[in-house]
Amino acid sequence: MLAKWLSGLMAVDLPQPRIGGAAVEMAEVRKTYITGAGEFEALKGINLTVAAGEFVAVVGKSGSGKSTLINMITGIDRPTGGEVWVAGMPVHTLNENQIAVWRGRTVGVVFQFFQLLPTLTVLENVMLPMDFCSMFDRSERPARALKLLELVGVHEQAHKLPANLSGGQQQRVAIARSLANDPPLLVADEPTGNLDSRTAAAVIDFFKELAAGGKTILMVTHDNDLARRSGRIVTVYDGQVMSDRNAENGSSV
Ligand SMILES: Nc1ncnc2c1ncn2[C@@H]1O[C@H](COP(=O)(O)OP(=O)(O)OP(=O)(O)O)[C@@H](O)[C@H]1O
Repeated sequence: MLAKWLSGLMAVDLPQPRIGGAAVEMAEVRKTYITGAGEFEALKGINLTVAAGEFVAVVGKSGSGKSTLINMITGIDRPTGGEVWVAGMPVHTLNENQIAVWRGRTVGVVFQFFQLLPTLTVLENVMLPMDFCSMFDRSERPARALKLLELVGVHEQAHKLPANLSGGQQQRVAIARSLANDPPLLVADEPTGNLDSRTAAAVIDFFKELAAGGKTILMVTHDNDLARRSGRIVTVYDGQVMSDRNAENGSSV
């Protein structure tokens, strides 16, 4: 069943990306959820453009729409209206199979609760996106995974199961996994929410290095101190972008 689904994905065609697009472009993005109590508008016309190599922190009160916003970018959820372009790809037009293939190749996703597969070793977890997308030669994948684990400082744990690692180590593994296919865009939803402040700061420093190397990083956080260490702070309030500022000097973007 899984093999059939995967071989189906291999045959998926993606549209040609538009040349010269920004890393992320959201235009008038709306999201309405249908709930038992009626319609709820979680995003009310988001406009946001992010250039390649930017490190953007998305902040705002609980329920303001931060996760919904970034889920539009990863294609985890679909907009009700508006357009979402990622590196020239019209994500809002892709079907489910196209999104799965496109995301696997283009976006690294990091979650608060790590979401490592408990029955696979750390190394196997990092190899998974490469296997899933048939990226890199099969024989190269273990060495590449090990290199990524070394980059985040947990290579000595490569043959352990995730449960035998600390929370900080597990998040490092999740970050290594998100980089497996060398995606240009990394999207992290509260990646430091379960980490102590020192480990959280180390994760932010690593994100800064990745951004300096040209990757685009979007990170949802509740922690204003960590947000200030990014390059740009987008504040979401009631489904809208309330402010968009340079993290260092506070000037409007
Ligand atoms: N699947 C859904 N169905 C109905 N309502 C939803 C759904 N997902 C989110 N919402 C609602 O949309 C609003 C925005 O949710 P979202 O998770 O994006 O907020 P958030 O800013 O990320 O919050 P938090 O910081 O608590 O994670 C909330 O009121 C939430 O209850």
